[in-house]
Amino acid sequence: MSEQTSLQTPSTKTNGQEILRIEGLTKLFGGLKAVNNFSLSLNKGDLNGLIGPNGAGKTTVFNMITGVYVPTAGSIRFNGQEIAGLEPHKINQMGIARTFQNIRLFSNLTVLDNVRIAYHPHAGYSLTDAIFHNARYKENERILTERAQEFLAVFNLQDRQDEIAKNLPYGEQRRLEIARALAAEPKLLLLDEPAAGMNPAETVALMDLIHFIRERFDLTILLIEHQMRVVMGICEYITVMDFGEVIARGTPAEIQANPRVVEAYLGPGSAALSEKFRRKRTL
Ligand SMILES: Nc1ncnc2c1ncn2[C@@H]1O[C@H](COP(=O)(O)OP(=O)(O)OP(=O)(O)O)[C@@H](O)[C@H]1O
Repeated sequence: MSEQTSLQTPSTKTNGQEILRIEGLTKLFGGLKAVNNFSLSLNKGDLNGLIGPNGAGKTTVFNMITGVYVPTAGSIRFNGQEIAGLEPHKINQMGIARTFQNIRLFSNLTVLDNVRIAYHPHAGYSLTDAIFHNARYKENERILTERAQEFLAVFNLQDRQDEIAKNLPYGEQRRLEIARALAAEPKLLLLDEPAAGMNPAETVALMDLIHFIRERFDLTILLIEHQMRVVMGICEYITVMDFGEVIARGTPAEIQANPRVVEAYLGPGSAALSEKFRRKRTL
């Protein structure tokens, strides 16, 4: 496959069902092209990575998929439906959830309440029920608490339910944030630098967790991550951005061997240099 062809949107794989298709996605901030003509195709069950140096445009892509930013141009189809420019809560209801670079929890609430709140849109009572704390309200609250507790057990956080969220170790806060994102029962999960700030043991546990939730919740996952160990260790396919554009796509092995990617991370001329060193070592 020529380089030009490989940088275009990968065509729908014949053995899978496409869940996300992005074409021509562009975002301008004043004169700055933060994202330019970005494309991506994900099939159900994919676990893909989106990488690139700082400022490459990765989070801006996530912000457009989740409705935080309205694209300047382009199309984002989720399960065949155009979602570009829809409100974030609408996109979330349709089945796309995310986590953030900086963990976002209700840090002064308990672990249980953090998940209960995430479940709340599913609570089946009206405002009047809530104001008067009637029987329907109480029954729904009981069910909500039970469901949240079951959910915490899946994430091995059941013993932490009464802890204040900000007092959890960092790795557990990240797990709680992912649990909150999944309470909305998404089909596509976007993880923005989930391993940032984690120690090596927490990072290994996170990699296991990502594999586990993909199976358990039947998810498709797109992951932004700077820790190459995580990206190369768990992603089956990777898209690389630099200066707002896709510069490479491929398997972890293909990406690691791609001179354009090496140059994007290490600067011009570095690919030739690293090839020279590689040859020397093999002589
Ligand atoms: N709201 C905004 N207004 C103006 N410029 C923005 C805005 N958001 C992002 N940018 C700019 O767009 C470019 C892409 O930023 P983005 O955060 O998407 O990069 P990134 O690849 O996620 O970087 P990092 O890995 O450092 O998080 C950067 O130059 C950034 O400064």
